[in-house]
Amino acid sequence: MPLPKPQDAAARAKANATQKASHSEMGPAQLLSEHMDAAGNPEPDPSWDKAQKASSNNTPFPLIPPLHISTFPYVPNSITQFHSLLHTLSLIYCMFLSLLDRRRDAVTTCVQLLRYSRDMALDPRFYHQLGHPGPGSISSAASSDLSTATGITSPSIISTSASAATLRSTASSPSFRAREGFARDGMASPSPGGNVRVVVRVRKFLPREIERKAQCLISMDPHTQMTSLQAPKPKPGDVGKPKSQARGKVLEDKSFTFDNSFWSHDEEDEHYAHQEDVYNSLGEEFLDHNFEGYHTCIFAYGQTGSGKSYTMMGTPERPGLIPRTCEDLFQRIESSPSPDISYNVRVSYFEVYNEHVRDLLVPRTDPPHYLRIRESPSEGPYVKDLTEVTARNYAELMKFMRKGDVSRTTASTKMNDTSSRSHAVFTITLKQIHHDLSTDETTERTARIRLVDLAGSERAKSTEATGARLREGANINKSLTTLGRVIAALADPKKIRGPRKGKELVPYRDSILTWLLKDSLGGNSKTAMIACIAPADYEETLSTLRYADQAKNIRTRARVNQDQMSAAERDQQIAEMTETIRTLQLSVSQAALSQRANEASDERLEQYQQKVEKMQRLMEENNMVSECKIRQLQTENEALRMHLKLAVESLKNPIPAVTLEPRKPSFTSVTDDDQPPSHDDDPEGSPDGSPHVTDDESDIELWEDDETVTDEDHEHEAHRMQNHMHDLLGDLSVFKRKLATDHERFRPIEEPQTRKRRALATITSNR
Ligand SMILES: Nc1ncnc2c1ncn2[C@@H]1O[C@H](COP(=O)(O)OP(=O)(O)OP(=O)(O)O)[C@@H](O)[C@H]1O
Repeated sequence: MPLPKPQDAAARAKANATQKASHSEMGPAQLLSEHMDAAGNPEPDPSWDKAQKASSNNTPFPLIPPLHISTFPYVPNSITQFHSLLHTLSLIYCMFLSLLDRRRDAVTTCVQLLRYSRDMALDPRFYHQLGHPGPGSISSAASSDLSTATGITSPSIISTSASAATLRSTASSPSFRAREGFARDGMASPSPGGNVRVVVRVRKFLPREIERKAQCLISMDPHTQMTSLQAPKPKPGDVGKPKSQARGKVLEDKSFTFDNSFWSHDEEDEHYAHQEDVYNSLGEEFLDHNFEGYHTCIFAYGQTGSGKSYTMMGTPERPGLIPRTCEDLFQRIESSPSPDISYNVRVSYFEVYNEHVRDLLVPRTDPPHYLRIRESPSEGPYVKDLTEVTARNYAELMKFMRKGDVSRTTASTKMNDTSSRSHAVFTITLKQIHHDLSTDETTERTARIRLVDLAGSERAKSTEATGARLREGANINKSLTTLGRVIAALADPKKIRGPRKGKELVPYRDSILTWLLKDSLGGNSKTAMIACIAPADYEETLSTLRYADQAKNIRTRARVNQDQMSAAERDQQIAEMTETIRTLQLSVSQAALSQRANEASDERLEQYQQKVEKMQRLMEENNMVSECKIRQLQTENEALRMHLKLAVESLKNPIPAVTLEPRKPSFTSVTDDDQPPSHDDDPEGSPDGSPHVTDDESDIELWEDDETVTDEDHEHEAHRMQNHMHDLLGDLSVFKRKLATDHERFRPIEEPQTRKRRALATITSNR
């Protein structure tokens, strides 16, 4: 049975709330009297004292007393009255200072007075005191537009988001603290070296443990924050043996003291540590550090199924440390009273799976896209090309967190239905930019909030993993073993530096996880470890508690990450940036010009190519026509050659003239001769009206004609044909010449065509 805890966070929260409530329930008169001394004079305001001290140290903060409503002789009952009062006051003050010839101071002070009036007018506590609903809804609309455009959130004009209010938090107004930090001396607080904060949380029994009637081996003392681990009862087989020798191993009770021991085993117990309690005692303080400008890291460590993801992420109904930090962060930003500070929140989320880094804010790819790790001299190891997005409000931040969660590699094992198979690192970068009007100085603070949900150590025997699960488990164990060695080395100051000067003995580089967490584990960071333990696993729990106990000795060297810039430096930086932008613009426009020129020449080249193609087609067509003509001419030429040859041969060997004997008329002919045929006897006659000629008659005529063809006629005919041939050969040579000219003209355009035409010319010349 656990012992009661003295510092019950819930009780503290309750006390705070009661105090706040009692204050808000006071009437104006009560508030007034609260700030009066016995004589009825206004009590000195401690915050004003602080401001006075700050002003004497030449701080950037206002030199005028804060105008608390209760310090006035009467309480205005409307905003208009309050505004007019402040305006009148500022004017009087301005006139007074002008009289003293301090015009510049007067203007500055008036500006600050008016800003105070605006701050107070926008401060919900002020409206609460006046019983007025306040202008939240109006300003939020305007501010969301502004912040959407810039990604920078100016708190004084942003109303608290409704979703944020759903989670309980006892966070005090950290923006005031942050402002004090800025105000202290214009610089952040000195950087205290600090030990890693170690807390332990034990979870409740899971159904499988209830089923096997597991025994709770953990007890916690809330007074001393001690966690005790009892040795398990001996198994039936071990009865008779001493308790310490059960199963052949030395099992004994162990006790460790931590910064906090969270008892989350039995919800009925009055000391049960809820998610809220864990956040209130750890997360809230770490967020304070972030607003002060420190890098922080909280990581959950423990065996598989011990409650790491539950503590870090939680469930929608019971949000864990990460969503609560996100919620509180924006609540603080949105309720920050100073208009001089602008905030910028960026987020990244990655996992280390099987010794590879994967961006969780980009969709999964197949094959997976792994990122590389680089190291910068100022920032240490970092993930190259990791997505980092700006979150303008709590809802956006949660959207990114859920997106990454969905993308994270989980699987079901025997020990945990949704076992994380990777180490997940959720990083928020908070930038605060404070501009002081009076000194015209800009101060920039950057804090990195690293929230790490490690994969759990596991025994293959317990998880009964095989295949991919087994390989994952081996990689998880390997990186956790390296983490253990890093913790051991860091916890032992002698080991941090080796015998040889400067030689680092901390094995950060032995795993991706420790390499990436180098700064958080032993460098510029305030770090906390949440050791999650299961209530019934002696060996695993003992190992976790030993690691945690060792981690207590690690000292980190956290420092405020702040840059201060005077107006002159800022102007110089702006001038340099302007010059860089100008150079970049110039090179961009030159690149655009050359790109345009390239495009134009590409276009011209394309047109030229089109022209060439067109000409090629034309040439091919012409070739085809020419070939056709040549073939025709060749045929004709051949025919003429043959004709000529025959004609010449016939001239050379003329056929001797044949003397024809007049044929004797036949019997029938004689009778017919005597009586020439009458045309009248043939009534039909020939169609053209010519007289009928008998075969015998035509024969006689033919032979008579042959007799009339003389040698002279043959000569004449041969001459005529020779002339015709000459003409044809003349035409052929003209055509050849024309082809040759074409060939010369088109030779440079297309080589294959040239070759074709050359072949063609050869053919024609051969002919
Ligand atoms: N404090 C708690 N209260 C109630 N339930 C819890 C608590 N801690 C853990 N659980 C439950 O225990 C189970 C295992 O927890 P969780 O998944 O967080 O383990 P884990 O350490 O992240 O495991 P792994 O390393 O395998 O990812 C879950 O069902 C979770 O809801």
